[in-house]
Amino acid sequence: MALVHRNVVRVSALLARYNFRAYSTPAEKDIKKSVFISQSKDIFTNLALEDWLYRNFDFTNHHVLMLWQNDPCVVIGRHQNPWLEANISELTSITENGVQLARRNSGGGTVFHDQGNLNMTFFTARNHYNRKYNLEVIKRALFREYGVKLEISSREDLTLRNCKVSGTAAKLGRPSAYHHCTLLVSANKLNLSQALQKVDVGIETNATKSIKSKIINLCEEDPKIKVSSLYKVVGWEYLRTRALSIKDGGMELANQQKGFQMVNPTDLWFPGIEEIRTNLQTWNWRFGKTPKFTISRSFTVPDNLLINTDVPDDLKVTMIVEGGKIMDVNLFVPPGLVASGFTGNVNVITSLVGHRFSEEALDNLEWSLGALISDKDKFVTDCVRQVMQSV
Ligand SMILES: Nc1ncnc2c1ncn2[C@@H]1O[C@H](COP(=O)(O)OC(=O)CCCC[C@@H]2CCSS2)[C@@H](O)[C@H]1O
Repeated sequence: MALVHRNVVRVSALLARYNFRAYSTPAEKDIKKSVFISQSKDIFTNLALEDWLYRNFDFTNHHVLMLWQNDPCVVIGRHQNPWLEANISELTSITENGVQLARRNSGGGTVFHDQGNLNMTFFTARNHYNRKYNLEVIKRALFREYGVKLEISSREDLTLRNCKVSGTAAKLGRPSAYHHCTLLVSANKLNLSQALQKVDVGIETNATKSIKSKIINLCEEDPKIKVSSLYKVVGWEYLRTRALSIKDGGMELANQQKGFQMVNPTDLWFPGIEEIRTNLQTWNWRFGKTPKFTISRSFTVPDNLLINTDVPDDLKVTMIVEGGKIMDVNLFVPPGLVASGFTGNVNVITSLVGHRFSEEALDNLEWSLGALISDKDKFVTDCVRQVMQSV
């Protein structure tokens, strides 16, 4: 709350220069519209800009469409599990400079961005929030300029030839809200599928799961469609579409002042944005925010470690991970292994507890084992290691 007040005072003077109004009075009836074009291609900066505007800008009488692009990244929803949604261990090698992993503030599933993907954020006051209206703007823009007919699916994806071209998510607060969506224009589909590829790693969780769809790029329909042209095409369609007003309980057409604005997301323009960006980049936000989950794997114990080979011989390792950290590790040891004298290496298990669920925890595990381990302990250790390595 303190942040809001501090920033509003400092920013209002700055915005006045560009004909923006911070926290305009409720008496004003007209709704202005602006298109902000972010000059950054960095996912953390752009998510910080979105968050800054959401928290600090007054959208009561001024609606904003923010248009933005990113270098390659995977963007998971606020309540998702990155180890379940993204190919974490491969992200650094998929493209020359790697694919960033980011967690956004809105809910919903995981998407891939690169410079062949355009993002659009529609900011309004909460009582003006209308996803359908926004998607219709995009639909009309594509039809008017290129004659391309998009459909709005029941899930509010935009589709073309029954394939997805756009995914949607939203942040609804008070007094402001935003609806943001992607638009696949010429994204690298191979990188997209590699970045989101996941084999079943035995994770159980209540976290939001993504809904995989067959996707299509707009350029497959018409090679003339380029992200660089869409800034203007979508921007103008938004500005020419009359804002929805709720005056007198009905829909009213409001007056508008129109304009595009290049936005440079720095602390000078948006005091405090750097701090928001830093937080979005932390391990605590990206991984630590993951809803509680368990990861389990079963392993067949080799006959030479068992006394009785007639009974089931599966060893099961289950890790409980909360706040991205290993809270507990359970071993379910088959009777044949117990009978052979295995008691379990308690140190192996307890040394993992409290550590981040990552390769780091694996290193710690190996270190704590030391050089001398019995075959049975080694088998168990290998099983635990495989659980760690599978994500
Ligand atoms: N860029 C992009 N656009 C459209 N669809 C995509 C994209 N990347 C992946 N996918 C497909 O969507 C599903 C996930 O669908 P799902 O419906 O689960 O999730 C979404 O759509 C979320 C959209 C979030 C939009 C925000 C706007 C600005 S920051 S991110 C994925 O498995 C792929 O099949």
